[in-house]
Amino acid sequence: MSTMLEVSGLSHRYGSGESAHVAVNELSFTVETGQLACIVGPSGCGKSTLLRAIAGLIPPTAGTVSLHGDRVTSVPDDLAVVFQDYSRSLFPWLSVAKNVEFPLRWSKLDKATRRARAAEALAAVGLSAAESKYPWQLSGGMQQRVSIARALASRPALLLMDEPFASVDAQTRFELEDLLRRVQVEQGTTVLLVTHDIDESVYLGDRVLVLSKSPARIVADLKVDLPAQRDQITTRESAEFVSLRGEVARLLHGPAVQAAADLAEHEAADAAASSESDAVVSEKK
Ligand SMILES: Nc1ncnc2c1ncn2[C@@H]1O[C@H](COP(=O)(O)OP(=O)(O)OP(=O)(O)O)[C@@H](O)[C@H]1O
Repeated sequence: MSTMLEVSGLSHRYGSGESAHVAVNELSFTVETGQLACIVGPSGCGKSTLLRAIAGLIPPTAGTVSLHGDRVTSVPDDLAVVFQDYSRSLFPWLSVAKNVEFPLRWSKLDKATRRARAAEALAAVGLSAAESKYPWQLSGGMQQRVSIARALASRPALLLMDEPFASVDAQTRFELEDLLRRVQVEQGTTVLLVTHDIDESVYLGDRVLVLSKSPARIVADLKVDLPAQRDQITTRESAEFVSLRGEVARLLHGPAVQAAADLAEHEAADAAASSESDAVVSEKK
């Protein structure tokens, strides 16, 4: 297996001086090609910041991100992101098919190929019949399926998903989780998905990275040894699933997370103090 994503010593600090806030602190991990890796962490720990830095939407304060070996300095062409808020990510004045096709306008594909790609992506998420409808004519779950189709249409090397199912009801969430796993297995897409839901991270992932409280650090990197074919009832009842979700819950709510957060906070404070004293020294010079 080759490495698709490499995150090395990644830190991100918002602001400077006394109001500075270190959201992510020296994170390093890789995601292999074709893997579905989940990141789970407490609310406010820095998950979205991490995804934004990986996507090239914000420059990290320190560290690097590489996608198939290329350093990320702006949003890569072969990267797609699905956000939690589908209602703000779809254009209400464009049909479903046009929404899915929209980002392909910037590709070198001709019109017919763009249309075919959009139709194929909509078929993969079971929405072929809705292609001429408008987003506001669809349920929340269907709108999020359109967002997923739009991301898949560009055949991204890496699909980043930030709490993609957090805004839909529980039944739709289960359906969308199964849809994502099916499409990911069929198309071999590499996915990095952020969630605060422990069960979702275990059900979806080939791997679960557990983050500490803010500033985010990796507390554990767990392999999910569940069969590739998963089922919302039997998988969630299985001994392996129950044991793994217990392990993630203990990690998230136990002393390891607090200890990692305390350590990260100390290191971040030390780093801020040393950069301030460097600034004073250079000012004196
Ligand atoms: N633009 C910003 N400016 C300053 N601070 C920010 C900014 N964005 C996020 N933060 C702070 O950084 C920390 C991490 O935020 P982030 O949104 O990355 O966490 P999260 O784990 O995704 O949160 P949640 O689970 O609630 O969505 C929080 O304390 C947040 O207040």
